[in-house]
Amino acid sequence: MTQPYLAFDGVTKRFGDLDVVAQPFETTIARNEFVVFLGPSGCGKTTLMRMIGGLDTPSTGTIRLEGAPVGGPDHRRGMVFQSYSSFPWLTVAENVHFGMRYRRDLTERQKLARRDHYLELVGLYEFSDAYPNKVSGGMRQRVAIARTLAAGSDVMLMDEPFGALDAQRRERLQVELRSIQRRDAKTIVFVTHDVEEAVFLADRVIVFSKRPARVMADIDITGRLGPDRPLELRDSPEFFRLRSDVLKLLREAAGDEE
Ligand SMILES: Nc1ncnc2c1ncn2[C@@H]1O[C@H](COP(=O)(O)OP(=O)(O)OP(=O)(O)O)[C@@H](O)[C@H]1O
Repeated sequence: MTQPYLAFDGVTKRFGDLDVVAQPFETTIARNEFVVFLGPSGCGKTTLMRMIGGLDTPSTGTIRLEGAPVGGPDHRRGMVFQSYSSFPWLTVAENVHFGMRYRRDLTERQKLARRDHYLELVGLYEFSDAYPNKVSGGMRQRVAIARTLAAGSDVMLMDEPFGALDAQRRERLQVELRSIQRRDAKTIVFVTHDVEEAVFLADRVIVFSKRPARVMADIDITGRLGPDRPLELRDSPEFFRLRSDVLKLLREAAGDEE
């Protein structure tokens, strides 16, 4: 593995009497790696993501980005969280545009082109002038996806971002996200409950146990599937094998749930 980019050093998390991550979580994520967190519902995946994003702090241990402990949210980490949504006083298009405010490398014209490209990709182009409180929750989630992709932060934290999308759009966004990550050298941490999505997108899948979360498996997907993910790959025997291996691990992880 290349030099650690994002590092978890003895991270635990406790809310009052509730241990969410009890066994110190230790792992490193390389620059330009796509890591997917899979695990039973309520095991602590969102909590880990919030801590990477600086929305919450570990009870013990440290999360480091390029060697420095992460502080509050900043523009290097783009987030698509259920709880981290759009600005109600800006239109859908303005929300996406606002995500690019730190991109000094882009001209205004390039920003507008990116804004429209990502609005089209998530199927919200016709809703450009609507205000977020006038569109559905699922659409607001898509605003957050478009904003994060347009912003193009170095690290993207995505907590079940495609959950509310129809199958076709979900597939299109999966292909696009994987190609953005490869082309623009992004580091992505992604949570999903969908094993097929996890295997298709990830370089590595980390399977967590039920709460308190501990690592049950850390699976090298790129070692078996390679880095390129054309849609046809989903029909390959290796993809099926990998999907069924991961599914088995996930069942074992959830199996001893009360
Ligand atoms: N701020 C908080 N205060 C108290 N308990 C919390 C807080 N945030 C999360 N929890 C609890 O921590 C546990 C882990 O929650 P978390 O949302 O991280 O799980 P998850 O793996 O993301 O679940 P899901 O897959 O269902 O989204 C849950 O039992 C949740 O109720």
